[in-house]
Amino acid sequence: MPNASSYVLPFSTKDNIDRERTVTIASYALLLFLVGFTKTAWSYVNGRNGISQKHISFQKPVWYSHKDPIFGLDVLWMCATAVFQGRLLEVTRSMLYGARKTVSYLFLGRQAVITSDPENLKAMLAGNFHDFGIGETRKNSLRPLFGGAIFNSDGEIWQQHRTILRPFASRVRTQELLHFENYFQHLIATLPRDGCTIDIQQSFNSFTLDISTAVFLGKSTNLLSSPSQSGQRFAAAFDHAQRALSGIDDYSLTSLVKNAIFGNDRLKTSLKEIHTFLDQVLDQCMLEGPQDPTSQDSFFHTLTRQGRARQDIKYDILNLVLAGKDTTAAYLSSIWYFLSQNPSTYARLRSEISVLNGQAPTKDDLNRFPFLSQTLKEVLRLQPPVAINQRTAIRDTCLPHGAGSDGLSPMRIPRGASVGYSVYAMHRLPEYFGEDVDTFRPERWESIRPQWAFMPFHAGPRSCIGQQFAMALAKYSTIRMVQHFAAVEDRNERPWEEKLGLNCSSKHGVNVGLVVDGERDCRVS
Ligand code: HEM
Repeated sequence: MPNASSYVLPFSTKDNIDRERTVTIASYALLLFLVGFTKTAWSYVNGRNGISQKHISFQKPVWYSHKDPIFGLDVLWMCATAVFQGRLLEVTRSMLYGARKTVSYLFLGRQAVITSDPENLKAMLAGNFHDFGIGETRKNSLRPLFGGAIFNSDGEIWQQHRTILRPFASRVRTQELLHFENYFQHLIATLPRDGCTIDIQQSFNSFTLDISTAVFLGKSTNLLSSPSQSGQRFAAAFDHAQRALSGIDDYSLTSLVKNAIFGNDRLKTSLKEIHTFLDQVLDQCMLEGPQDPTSQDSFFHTLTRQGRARQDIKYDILNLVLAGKDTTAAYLSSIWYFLSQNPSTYARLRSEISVLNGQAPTKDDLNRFPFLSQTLKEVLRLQPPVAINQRTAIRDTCLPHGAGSDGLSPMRIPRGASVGYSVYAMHRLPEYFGEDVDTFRPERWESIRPQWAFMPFHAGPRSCIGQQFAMALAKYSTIRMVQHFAAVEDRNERPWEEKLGLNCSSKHGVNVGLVVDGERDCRVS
């Protein structure tokens, strides 16, 4: 991972930007006319985009020092290149480097903001929560898959979905632990015992889909044990639809042109596959009714009894599986990425967990191991699955920081403005985490209390409802894996590069070699 200090960029005030603008404005005039940005430029000059200087009583925001001070195409180009190179998180972190944790920049001529300031995140996600929404871009682009359910709605509709889903998503009872053990046994049966290299990210992708379909849909895809054809097709379609909708599917020029003209046929097929699979499972559930004690209070049956429409339940299930599956898979993969690189952490974990004598952990055991908790927090700090995110102001509002000569004065945020926030950059602020922020060092958690500066699941009214579930699964599977394997070796030939979609995972997988502990094989024969 490159060091942020190599990315120190100059910043200037709006006055400097104005001076540069006069120099370059002529060269852009023709381009402006040709590419149809006239309207944007006009509204920018007149302040119609809501950032008119005449209404501002706040101090000037801290501006990024653009090479293109009209449209800010330099930042667009920098970010587009960084996405291709798998370095967007470090590049945006470099925009926020130093004391300036909030920067305004031009996005096609409009003011946009990016922040990693805990005070600003606290305001957006909690204090001024009602001034911000998830934005039309997210709603429109994800609607084909998520519908208008919890992940993709605002206001009252979002609140209704959240109230319904929360009790299911947050519960961790004996039943869930039984699922964890069952699917862990399937996982371990597929992992090589001879130390040969395996991409464990792929295994965790199947593991978390098997578990979340079992828990929230009532029927597992069983990818790791006995996959049905329909389950495999569902998994592939699910994976493809997510990648296509989050814009990371296929960048080739032919596909882009073809999709723009004829629509994305493959995406349509994937969406159809997903709905066919869910419909089949729900039909079966309706016919059979609750079958055994563990499905008595299944998601589907409970909501059906409450009179909720089947179509709504289908989207609720999809949202839970979608929100939870890839984030958790990315998290488990990162855990094994860092463990493979830090043998001393692995040895200490094994020693801590050895008191269980190879037995499966109970619910109480999950909170018994301080070093395990510190290790898992450290992974979330360095590689948060939801690393970068965005909100849109739904009314004129402000953020505590981002203006004035030191960037610490309140900043006006006009209605419609987009505020991006980098949890990744915030998790690497030295004032909260120490000078060695880029180092994996779980022991730091013995003495730090970063509060709002550590937010892998966000916070406030819209925080993750699956946090307890995800943490329980991470602890459970880590304990079981550490009991099973004496050591884990790093087999990655290339450095970590991010793959950013709805969440952040490793572009080249997580390649490890697992060394079996013959004395404590916890596989069920
Ligand atoms: C390590 C794993 C996970 C991480 C890091 C994570 C993180 C997050 C974050 C940051 C958000 C807020 C997104 C936003 O508002 O834009 C979120 C929302 C959400 N998460 Fe998770 N999540 C994880 C696992 C799960 C699991 C396992 C489930 C399901 C059981 C789940 C269900 C949800 C749902 C339904 C939302 C939307 C909440 C709302 O909008 O009110 N997540 N998650």
